[in-house]
Amino acid sequence: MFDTADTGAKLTLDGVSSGYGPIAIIRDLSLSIRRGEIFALMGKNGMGKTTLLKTILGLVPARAGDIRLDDQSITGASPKALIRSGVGYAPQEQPLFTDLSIRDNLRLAVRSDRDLDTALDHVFTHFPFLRDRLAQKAGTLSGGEQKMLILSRALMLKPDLILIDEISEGLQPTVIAQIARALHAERDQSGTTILLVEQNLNFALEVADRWAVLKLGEIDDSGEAKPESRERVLEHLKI
Ligand SMILES: Nc1ncnc2c1ncn2[C@@H]1O[C@H](COP(=O)(O)OP(=O)(O)OP(=O)(O)O)[C@@H](O)[C@H]1O
Repeated sequence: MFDTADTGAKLTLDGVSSGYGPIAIIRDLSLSIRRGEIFALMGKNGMGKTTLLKTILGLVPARAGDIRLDDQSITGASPKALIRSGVGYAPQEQPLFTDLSIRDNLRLAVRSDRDLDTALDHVFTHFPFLRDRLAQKAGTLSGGEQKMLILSRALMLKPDLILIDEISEGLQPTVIAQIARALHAERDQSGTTILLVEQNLNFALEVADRWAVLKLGEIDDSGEAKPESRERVLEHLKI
């Protein structure tokens, strides 16, 4: 069982700013996530949560500040280099190839057929239903099954750090519970660090160790994830 006590920082953001064209979205943001920690980033719509994940991944360039993975600066690194360094990403936008089979969607995440078998065995431990459905077209899966496939694809290479964007959106409680179990198992068995962007407060507080609320590109509040934190976070999410 992985113990998060006394572990160093897996991901560090130091005064990071980013945006689109002339528009500043992330503003001088600093954040440190410990190795093996599950961290939930919350906030109202349009506050910059997805932009922050994309900035970490190099999909949106950082205009200022430093982003570090362990002790290595990854500021300006390409998404491809980050994936090679053990970073996984489950994006919010539908990233599946709907006309391809489940197997082919998962095959895209690995380099060779040999790697595929090992990686498949790994994701089947979390989502056993995929084993019998490999030939099925991804587009014919239910919404919840598609989300589990998206997460599986991000887990294929056993990343050390995984960034997950609103995985629980639109899902029924049983599927959300299955995803929560998978995330805990991944962290407990492999020490994976998980950064979740979430709108679902109950899921976020149940699955995470710590949370932060993003407001207009800055961290507005943060704390330990406990049932007592609910009201405090809710205040930030009110319209
Ligand atoms: N490619 C882009 N070009 C210009 N502006 C963008 C682009 N992508 C996002 N934005 C703007 O950046 C701001 C932050 O968007 P972002 O998607 O990061 O927020 P969010 O907190 O993830 O929101 P949500 O919870 O609704 O997904 C929004 O005002 C959005 O319109």
